[in-house]
Amino acid sequence: MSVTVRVPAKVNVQLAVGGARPDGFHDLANVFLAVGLYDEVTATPADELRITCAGPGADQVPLDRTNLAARAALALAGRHGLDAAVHLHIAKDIPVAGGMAGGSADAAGALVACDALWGLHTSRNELLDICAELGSDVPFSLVGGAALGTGRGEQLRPLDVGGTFHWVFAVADGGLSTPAVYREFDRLTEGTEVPEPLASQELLDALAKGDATALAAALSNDLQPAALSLFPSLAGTLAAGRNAGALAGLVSGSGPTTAFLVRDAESAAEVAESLVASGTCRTARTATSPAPGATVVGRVTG
Ligand SMILES: C[C@](O)(CO)[C@H](O)COP(=O)(O)OP(=O)(O)OC[C@H]1O[C@@H](n2ccc(N)nc2=O)[C@H](O)[C@@H]1O
Ligand SMILES: Nc1ncnc2c1ncn2[C@@H]1O[C@H](COP(=O)(O)OP(=O)(O)OP(=O)(O)O)[C@@H](O)[C@H]1O
Repeated sequence: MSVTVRVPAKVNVQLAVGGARPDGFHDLANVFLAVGLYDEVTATPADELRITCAGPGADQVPLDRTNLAARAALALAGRHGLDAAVHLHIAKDIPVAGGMAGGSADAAGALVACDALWGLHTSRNELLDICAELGSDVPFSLVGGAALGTGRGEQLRPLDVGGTFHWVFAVADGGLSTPAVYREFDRLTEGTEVPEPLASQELLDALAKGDATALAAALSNDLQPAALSLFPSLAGTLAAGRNAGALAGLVSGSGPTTAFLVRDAESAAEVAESLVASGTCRTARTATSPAPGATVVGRVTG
């Protein structure tokens, strides 16, 4: 028996960041949108917990118990007094360390796959609690679609999306560490009054209407200056995407992937080609949103 779960990447169409909290995290108004780039996690019974990973960037993914998918399986097994005797295979397509929540996707995928494999029928709320313990982005990887994340991003309110949005993602050469980007945000804002993070009503309306032009005008990421400070060549990538005809571009989450909102599929193909030709990124991917959250896509019995 094995179970395969497909989980989407995310882009933050708004990431409003407040000041550092006593626990080191930052309060956010984090508008998540799931995009149709997916990792797949397959869970198969095994003698002991084992992780394998294939696909672009797989060599940068840890295969020990620090892997977020392994931590998810251990957390679920622990709650039910089980041994996490499972082989988790990750088919990676989400850029690693790219600010698109690839590790979080694998954690949500492993949870759903192990829950089905072990026949646990864990409630949605309990799964969301485990997700929040694993990381701030993990609950959204479970639910997908679009949502406003508050607190450290783990408290979700689903959002309406009234149409399909087209994106191009420029994948950078190298990664950025999320804690390092938040530290750089703290350094850059030191001595200033950081306002309370609030979701933009214009942005929520644009999402609800499926209005790409209005969404393009409202995109914002408070971590962008920090990501640009640590990875200055991203300014060139942003300029190349905008010159190629994108409606708007921004750093995805903590970066270094940059996301470009475009008019339609044809424009996406053109902008992706121009970005690659500009030499300002390693590769470019096109995708649409919204996308569903963690979903069982295969079950093999026997
Ligand atoms: C940048 C985003 O991807 C936007 O969605 C997230 O805020 C990061 O989410 P994540 O990778 O799941 O982050 P976590 O694993 O929860 O935390 C990693 C580290 O990022 C920083 N962190 C994360 C979330 C948050 N609201 N404030 C923070 O300061 C902290 O230094 C934390 O130790
Ligand atoms: N299953 C996993 N897939 C990818 N990276 C993982 C995984 N488990 C642990 N990691 C570690 O986490 C680091 C961040 O990887 P990830 O791809 O999740 O970054 P990210 O997309 O920038 O995350 P986020 O957008 O949630 O901040 C990697 O460098 C890797 O060492």
